[in-house]
Amino acid sequence: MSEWPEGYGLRILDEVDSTLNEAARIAHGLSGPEWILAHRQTAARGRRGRAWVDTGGNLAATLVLFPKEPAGTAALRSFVASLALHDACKAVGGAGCDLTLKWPNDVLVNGGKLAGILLESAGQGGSLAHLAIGVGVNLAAAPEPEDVEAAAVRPVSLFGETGVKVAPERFLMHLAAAYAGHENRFLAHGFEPIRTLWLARAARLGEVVTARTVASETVGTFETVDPSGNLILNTAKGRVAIAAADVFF
Ligand SMILES: O=C(O)CCCC[C@@H]1SC[C@@H]2NC(=O)N[C@@H]21
Repeated sequence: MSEWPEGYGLRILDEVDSTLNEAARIAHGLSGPEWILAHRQTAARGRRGRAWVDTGGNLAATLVLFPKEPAGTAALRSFVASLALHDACKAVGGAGCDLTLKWPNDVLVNGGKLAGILLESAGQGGSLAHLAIGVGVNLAAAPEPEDVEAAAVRPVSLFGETGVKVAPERFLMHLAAAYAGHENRFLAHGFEPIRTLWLARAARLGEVVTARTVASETVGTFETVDPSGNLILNTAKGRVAIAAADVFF
């Protein structure tokens, strides 16, 4: 069993609107990194303004950090967090659990979406007052397919895919320990080792994917993730770097 990492605080709430909102409310009073776990969120949100369906029994948590790097570098922690999620899911789900990472930071199990990450921050002029990494993992149950976008990867749960039952607190022990390890790697050696580990776990690397934003759609072969975290696609018009999009397979 993983040990709680030194230097990280923890608060556990029965119910909150969103652990990301709670992070914004309490960040100014914190003196170091803090995990916030909620058993129920009444207004959980996902990427790109979508709602995040909170069915209960799942992990809903936010890590508040105080990065010293410029905002763009600090945001690479979405990859740090997705690696940590991958490790925690592997530790809990066992060897039969086929885990991959979908750019920018979803965790897939057996090809279905198990977990998502949403980064939010506060600060001015390119430096951050705090960074909040919101993490949702479908431990017990996944939303119904009709509750997510039609073309989205099908949502799955850890229990549904592996039969493993794990309480959010126990899962967070694994996640917090894994996160601390990858955070130390990121602080000591920068993004490169994180990028290498992430690519080794990437879904659909070398395959044709579609990256969609509200304004555009790019189809190309998923070549790599560059040192800035961009998705690199080889398209009919050449190599394209994409900073933000939804990827469809
Ligand atoms: O769209 C995604 O894939 C990201 C989902 C992030 C959900 C988590 S649950 C804990 C935290 N609080 C929120 O309101 N959202 C994040």
